[in-house]
Amino acid sequence: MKFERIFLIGFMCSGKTTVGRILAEKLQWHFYDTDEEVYKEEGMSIEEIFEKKGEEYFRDVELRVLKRLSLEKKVVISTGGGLGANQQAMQIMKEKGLVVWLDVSFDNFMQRCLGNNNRPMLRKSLKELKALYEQRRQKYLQAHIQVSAHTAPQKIAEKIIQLVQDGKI
Ligand SMILES: Nc1ncnc2c1ncn2[C@@H]1O[C@H](COP(=O)(O)OP(=O)(O)O)[C@@H](O)[C@H]1O
Ligand SMILES: O=C(O)C1=C[C@@H](OP(=O)(O)O)[C@@H](O)[C@H](O)C1
Ligand SMILES: [Mg+2]
Repeated sequence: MKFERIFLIGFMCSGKTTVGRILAEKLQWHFYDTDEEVYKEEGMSIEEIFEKKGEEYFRDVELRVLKRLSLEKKVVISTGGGLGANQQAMQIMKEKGLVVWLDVSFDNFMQRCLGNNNRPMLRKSLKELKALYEQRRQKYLQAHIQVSAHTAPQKIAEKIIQLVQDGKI
């Protein structure tokens, strides 16, 4: 494996957290989720952070967390959906490792995320979410590889390993 780190990016509910954990297990690498680290650092759920400190504060913390995790080796890092859309974060991830975009359709995102209460961004209207989805896709496109999020998480993890091992990237 020529990479020391794999970053998973993509829209909410594309499966970054689920696939990242499986991928790390398969590679016997350490697994981190930026949201989990933010929670540990702040001692507050993401919902609470948005409510009490605001979105901008959350964005600062998640970027700081990403910078810290990017110094570790043999790690799979699942990011929150906003990080792949942040230019500074994208630059760091591309420099430090392999950036994999889990590409989920808007309909699948809706189905998977429906009824979820711990994602404050889901309070937006359907129109706003569609606009955010389209806007972020343009940023996610900068990833090294794009993988469909529409098969089973195990298969997605295997696909990523296969792509790397085949030397396609
Ligand atoms: N490949 C998949 N197929 C079907 N459901 C999935 C898949 N990946 C994740 N999910 C489901 O979608 C929801 C969001 O997954 P999660 O890993 O938290 O996504 P993310 O971290 O990208 O927001 C969870 O309920 C999870 O079980
Ligand atoms: O897309 C976003 O702006 C967010 C995505 C969430 O992570 P997931 O992408 O893992 O759901 C979490 O970081 C926060 O609720 C904000
Ligand atoms: Mg997640």
